[in-house]
Amino acid sequence: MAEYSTLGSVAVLQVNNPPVNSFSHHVRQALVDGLERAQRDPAVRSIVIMGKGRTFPAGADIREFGSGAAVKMPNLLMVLQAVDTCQKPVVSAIHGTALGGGFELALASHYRLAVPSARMGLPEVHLGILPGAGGTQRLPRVVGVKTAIQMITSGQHIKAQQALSLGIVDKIVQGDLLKEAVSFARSVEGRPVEDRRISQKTVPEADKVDEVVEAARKTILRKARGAIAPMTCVQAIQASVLPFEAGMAREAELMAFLMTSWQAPAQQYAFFSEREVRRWSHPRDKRINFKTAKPRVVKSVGVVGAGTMGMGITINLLQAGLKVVMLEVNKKQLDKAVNTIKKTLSQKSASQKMSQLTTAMDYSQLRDVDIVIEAVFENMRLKKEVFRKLDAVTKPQTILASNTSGLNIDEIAAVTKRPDKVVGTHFFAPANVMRLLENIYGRQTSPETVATAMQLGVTIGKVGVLVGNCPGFVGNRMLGSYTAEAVFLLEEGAEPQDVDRAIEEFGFPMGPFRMGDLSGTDIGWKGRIAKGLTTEHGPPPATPALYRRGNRYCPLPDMLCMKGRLGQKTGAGWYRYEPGSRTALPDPVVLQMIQDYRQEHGFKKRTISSQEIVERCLYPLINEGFHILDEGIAARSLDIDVIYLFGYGWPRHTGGPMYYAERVIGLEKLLCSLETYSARYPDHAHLQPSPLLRNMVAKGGSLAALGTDSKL
Ligand SMILES: CCCCCCCC/C=C\C/C=C/C(=O)SCCNC(=O)CCNC(=O)[C@H](O)C(C)(C)COP(=O)(O)OP(=O)(O)OC[C@H]1O[C@@H](n2cnc3c(N)ncnc32)[C@H](O)[C@@H]1OP(=O)(O)O
Repeated sequence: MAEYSTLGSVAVLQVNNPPVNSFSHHVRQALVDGLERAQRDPAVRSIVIMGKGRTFPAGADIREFGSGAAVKMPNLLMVLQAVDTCQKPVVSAIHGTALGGGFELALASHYRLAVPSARMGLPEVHLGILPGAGGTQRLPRVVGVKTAIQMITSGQHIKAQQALSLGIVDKIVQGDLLKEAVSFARSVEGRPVEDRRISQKTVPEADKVDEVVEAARKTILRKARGAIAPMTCVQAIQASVLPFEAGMAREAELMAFLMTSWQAPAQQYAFFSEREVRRWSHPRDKRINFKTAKPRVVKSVGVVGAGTMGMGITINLLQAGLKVVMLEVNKKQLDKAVNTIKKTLSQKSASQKMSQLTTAMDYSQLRDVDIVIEAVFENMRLKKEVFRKLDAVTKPQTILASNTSGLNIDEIAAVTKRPDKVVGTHFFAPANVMRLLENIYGRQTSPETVATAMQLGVTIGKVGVLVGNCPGFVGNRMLGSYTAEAVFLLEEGAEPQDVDRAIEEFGFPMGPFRMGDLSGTDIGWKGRIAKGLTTEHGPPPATPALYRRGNRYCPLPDMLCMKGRLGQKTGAGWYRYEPGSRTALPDPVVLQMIQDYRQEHGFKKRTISSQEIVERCLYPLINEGFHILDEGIAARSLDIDVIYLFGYGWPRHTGGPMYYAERVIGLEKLLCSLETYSARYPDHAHLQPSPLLRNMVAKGGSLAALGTDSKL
């Protein structure tokens, strides 16, 4: 609702709809009623609109989208029209975050005040829509088309000070916002409101709009990676040169197009899923859930290993204000890491944050920390050795976490006397940038340990997802099917750049081969050597070239590594790289290697369509997701989606792999395609449809209903 009160001649409308004061239907109704009341009352000479509690309205109520409630009268457009055309001056007084419809309300007001900490922006693009309550028409009239395009297509929030410099807010006020706003409102009483209406202004440099749009188009399309909202926002902004009503009509038309597209619900699902993962639970052990399990307080963290991961994790922890003891037995590596950490931390706070860092070469220095995150090389023997030492030196309550990307947490826990305090915390590189934290419970991990790992994720600004223990956990296990099929495609005729192009056109930032070169082709190779699938010199003795343990196997990635082509770091991998450049260039040497291989093993080269490449790579990945759900490794399909959205670059406008499977491809079609492909390639195990998928198609039912995410 919006609470109505008067302070002398000023009517104050305070939106009260926790947690973020979104414009649910009852709020819109209350605002329209309040404005009418203020207009009618001759004693009222000005109006202040603000938010109660933590924020100015943060936008439309996203939960109303798709239910029809968003368009129930009065809709947001009518509220803003009432504000704009009000005969008495309307002042928006902003604190917290004025976002989306909230910011549009402020733009429809005649004056805007903000506290210094306020932020504002139009993030609708992240929800697959556009600022459809006049945002695409009013903002360019204030800041110009170029800045409006930048703000609206990025969805970025700006700070009050920047809003002041851009002419968006009229004044930054210190102290009590209500008092300041009321005093400001009194000062403008009686002044004409006509020339304060942004809707009646014209766009600056209107004649250059087409030029500006043309200049922005290429970058926007590249960044959009298949999302339709960004360019549609631009089309709406382009219409701001028209008379206001005509521009609004164009905005409404484009908004309707986006609202009814398949991408908008996918992105709104992604928005809520990102928040829903905070309500985690173990699918079977009722003690392990966010409601009842209590975390331990973590003030200090030990990090073992100062390689790329250990360093990134340390930066992340320091940035969050935690004390860190970083242990590295190699002095040179330790010094190098400290230098990099210093450089990476922002200038402003570097010295304060660095004072929280202690370096160590001796395990005993970890004795007092609350949790240790092991980030040594991905090798079970080495990890066990580290955990034995940690178990011996740390206080009994210390939680021991492993940043393994797929090794068995139970096996690691078994070398300690505290398996209940062992947990997996799988960070993604670069660890100080990537938002995902995949937390893994073992058979004996206690509720308190799980809760502590999940809470640590919150403290350091991660999106934490809780999963069970299996080789590769959720993310890398699903990725295994994807990369396996990608190399099978090379056998049949595709070239690395064909596969990468198709996957990038689908919306991934990088295809599997460019990604392999970036992370290092030897990572997977060492893993396969450790598993005995290959050796540094080729297949293990008496092993057929194309099979391992009865499963089809493609040795091309091993052959690449045996040539010393370990990716960007060696200047050559699946592609070649000019010195100092990261641009992947197709390499005749690799293409010849693949061609020779095809010939040697009797593969006949054929042309493979982009559609087949996408289906062959992504459908097995999704299929693995069904196995994972079936086994209870992920509690809900949204957990898998969030892992892929935040850790693997899965395009957000498709909602994530499981959402995409169900709502975009359709489970029946997915099953049918997998059946077709598995009939063609009977020895590609990951193409065999999962029993859960078969069952769901046979019996009906939705993925959401499998877990607890049914409210989405
Ligand atoms: C066909 C033509 C139709 C024409 C008629 C329609 C006319 C015009 C219609 C629309 C135009 C305007 C559109 C919009 O405004 S879309 C919304 C734009 N706003 C946003 O995208 C903001 C989203 N929220 C955030 O970014 C953050 O929540 C935050 C910065 C506001 C606060 O962050 P934080 O403190 O970290 O809190 P949480 O993110 O955890 O959020 C808390 C809680 O609140 C829920 N929530 C947040 N925002 C919304 C919202 N806009 N609607 C509904 N619910 C929201 C969030 O889900 C959390 O819930 P919880 O998990 O249950 O705690």
